[in-house]
Amino acid sequence: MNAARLAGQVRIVGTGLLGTSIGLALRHLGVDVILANRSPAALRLAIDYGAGREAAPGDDPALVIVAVAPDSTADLVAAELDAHPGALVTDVASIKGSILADLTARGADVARYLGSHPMAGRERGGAMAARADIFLGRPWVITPHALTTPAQERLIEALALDLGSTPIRLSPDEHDRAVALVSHVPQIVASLLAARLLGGSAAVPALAGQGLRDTTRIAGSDPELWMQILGANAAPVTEVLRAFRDDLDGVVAALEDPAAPGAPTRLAAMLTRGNQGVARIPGKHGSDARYETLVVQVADAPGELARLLTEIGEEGVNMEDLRLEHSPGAQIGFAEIAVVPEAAGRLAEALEARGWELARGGQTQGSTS
Ligand SMILES: NC(=O)c1ccc[n+]([C@@H]2O[C@H](COP(=O)([O-])OP(=O)(O)OC[C@H]3O[C@@H](n4cnc5c(N)ncnc54)[C@H](O)[C@@H]3O)[C@@H](O)[C@H]2O)c1
Ligand SMILES: O=C(O)C(=O)C[C@]1(C(=O)O)C=C[C@@H](O)C=C1
Repeated sequence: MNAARLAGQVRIVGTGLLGTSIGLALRHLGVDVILANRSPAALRLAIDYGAGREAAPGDDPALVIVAVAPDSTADLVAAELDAHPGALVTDVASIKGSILADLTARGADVARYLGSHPMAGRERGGAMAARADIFLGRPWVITPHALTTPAQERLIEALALDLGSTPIRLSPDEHDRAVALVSHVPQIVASLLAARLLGGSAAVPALAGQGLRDTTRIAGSDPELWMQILGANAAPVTEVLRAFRDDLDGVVAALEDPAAPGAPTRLAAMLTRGNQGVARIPGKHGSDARYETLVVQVADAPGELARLLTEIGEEGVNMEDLRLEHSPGAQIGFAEIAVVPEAAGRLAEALEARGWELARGGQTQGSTS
């Protein structure tokens, strides 16, 4: 068991996908985790999974994490601020500006509230989908406001680092504008694309190869959750969608007469800009479609990377490519190991059996995230 940076008890309110995953990860580090849920059955399930324990008299959490639907987040944050006057309260909701505004408007003690948002999740909610490793190697946005202190920022940073994430600071509004582009519009585009599959013969979707699967996975997400997210971030999302619609109109116009002067150039420019855009996603530049990438957590200690490479060799797997990512401020890094797809599953199992922690991210073999 590794030592946690976080000290003291951590209380998690909401034991669905996020709350249970955070609880599992913190319990692995030996943190005393108190769980709460309005549904007794959901609470029992998360406790049974080992994500924490029930609240007890005398509990005194240093940190409260609210992990409920966006619409209920401000209510629960306000209630937890009242119930735990010695605690810092954070939340993990996918939108940040409207929650801070709501808390401020109702006169909550926002001096002890610091919002955050792990850029990690799955298209399925609930404790049954929870996994301790969904945060490994992912950004964790911390959204300080005018009353936030450096000590409070360090506490949420410690939470992010304990879970293997990379903390990133943005104001609540900067966060909301950024996630409109990198998370909220992708959800809409995936949903619209997947919806095109409706109505026709079932033989057509049956032809799906990896391209459609890659671009529509998140279309399986919970509509109720996403109604709340999109409603709370409507203006930044609309701005990105308008630009997207202009681009789409340009493609349609070019394809209406693909041989017309200028049309081939417009199509080529659209595809090339896509190449350039995807290369800007960290961990995606230089990615080679022929290989699967395993993301392995490597302690920042002498000889650790060499040991990993030696053990990959001992498993008889040829490493096709290697990239290293360092988590700022963390005593860990991430080695992205590219291998042929046939070897990826076997190598992942072998490395886990040898005690290595693998991120189950979008690029990892067997990933569902
Ligand atoms: N799903 C993702 O991929 C993802 C990723 C990052 C952040 N988030 C954010 O995390 C939050 C939780 O999402 P999730 O996917 O874990 O949802 P979820 O539906 O899996 O879990 C929410 C849990 O909160 C409980 N709950 C609701 N109201 C409650 C109350 N009043 N008191 C106590 N418990 C209550 C529910 O019973 C449920 O167990 C959301 O705000 C979401 O925007 C989600
Ligand atoms: O990968 C998924 O399935 C997600 O749900 C991830 C994702 C994202 O868009 O990156 C979705 C919404 C959350 O607010 C954060 C993470």
